[in-house]
Amino acid sequence: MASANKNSDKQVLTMAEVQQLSADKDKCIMVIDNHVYDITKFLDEHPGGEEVLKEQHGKDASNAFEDVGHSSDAREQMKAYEIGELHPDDIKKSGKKPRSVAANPNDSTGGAQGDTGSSWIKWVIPIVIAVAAVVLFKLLARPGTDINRPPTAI
Ligand code: HEM
Repeated sequence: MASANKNSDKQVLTMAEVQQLSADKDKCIMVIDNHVYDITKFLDEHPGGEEVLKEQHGKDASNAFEDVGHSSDAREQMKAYEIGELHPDDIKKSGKKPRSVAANPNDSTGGAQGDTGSSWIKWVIPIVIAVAAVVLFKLLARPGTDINRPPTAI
């Protein structure tokens, strides 16, 4: 825990460089969400055991990490072991962006490309609800249904 890397030490590493670093079998280095982690010192502490981590040595463990559904505590903890970010060329190959590569504030070419992925859901859901409401109303308002019958005098 004590030897956590500071942000200033972070480097941009290609996947090939990650694999070179991983030649040292005593270490445990992996990529998660386009960030490179050296979690050698965390092996003993990992609540999920060290074997699962060793299996990911030198690999992109993003899917394995997400599959477990790690808590926000775990995500906070892992920051201490980050040694760098994946090189943009390798990020393109995996089709993902690092969490911290946010829109450049000086870049006026349109910042929020990061969350366009599922933004259509935001407007499709209200439209589906509106269409369903109209269909339901039409069905209920059909001649012969109660809603259409004038109130009968007693
Ligand atoms: C730096 C990376 C990682 C950190 C800091 C981390 C941390 C943690 C923590 C704190 C937990 C306890 C449960 C929770 O709070 O979510 C946990 C559980 C676990 N982790 Fe990790 N983990 C890391 C990477 C991984 C990877 C790459 C894998 C899979 C290959 C993995 C597999 C598991 C498993 C199987 C459990 C046990 C889940 C359970 O018993 O319900 N972890 N991890």
